[in-house]
Amino acid sequence: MLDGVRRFYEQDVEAKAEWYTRDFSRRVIYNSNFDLFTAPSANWRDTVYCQMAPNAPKPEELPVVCRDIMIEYTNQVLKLGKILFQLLSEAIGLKPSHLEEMECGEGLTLLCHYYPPCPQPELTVGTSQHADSDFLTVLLNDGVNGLQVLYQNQWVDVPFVHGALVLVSNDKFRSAEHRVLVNNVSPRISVACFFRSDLSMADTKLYEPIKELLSEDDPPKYRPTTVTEYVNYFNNKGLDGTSALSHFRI
Ligand SMILES: O=C(O)CCC(=O)C(=O)O
Ligand SMILES: [Fe+2]
Repeated sequence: MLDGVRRFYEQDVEAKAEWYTRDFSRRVIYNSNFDLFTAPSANWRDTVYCQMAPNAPKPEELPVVCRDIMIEYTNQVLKLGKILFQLLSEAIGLKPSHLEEMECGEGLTLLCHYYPPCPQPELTVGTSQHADSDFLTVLLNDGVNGLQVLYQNQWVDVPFVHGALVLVSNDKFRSAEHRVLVNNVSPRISVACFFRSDLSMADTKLYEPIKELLSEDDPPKYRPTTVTEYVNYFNNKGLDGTSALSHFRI
């Protein structure tokens, strides 16, 4: 998968230009900084976004240099997601199928990142501080350092990180605040697989703290919301270092 992403980014500018857009209704979106006009500063990163499930794209809708591997990789990550959602359900005392039945594992977006070497890495970051806007993230990277998580108010280097199920678990799962630094030696490639619904489909399903996890001592901490409302709020705010989740707190 990493080779496929590398093949995409190492094409000529003209070949990549075909995919460049800021129209977020397109199937494949290639651009730099989704939040260019809202975030306080730009990041040193390009990204290709593609919603791969539940409605699989037609192969010809995908860039030819990474088409086959995007389809194969998606199938494998969806299988892994099934197991992870079962384990996570059990981990908070729910029946194994609970999170899957809430359709947390049906939608999958691939975010294929490319961080070019930066001549002055101390003046920028590859990805600003944030927690992901999805249920769970499966993250793959090429081993070039840069990813950090915020742990007890200190930035700690990590090779990989998993995402979030905070709202529906009423804080039983906490998502990691993280960011990515850049370097002046080599590019860095990563692929974040976001489990979340397809925003282009009518999305009226409400997500709220799971009833079985609540009690008089543990009332809901978040108001109900849809995935679309949540992600629109997150995207319009951009990566400004503040929490999107706190907007939904009761
Ligand atoms: O590039 C990485 O390792 C992380 C990217 C990331 O945080 C994201 O896509 O949300
Ligand atoms: Fe992230």
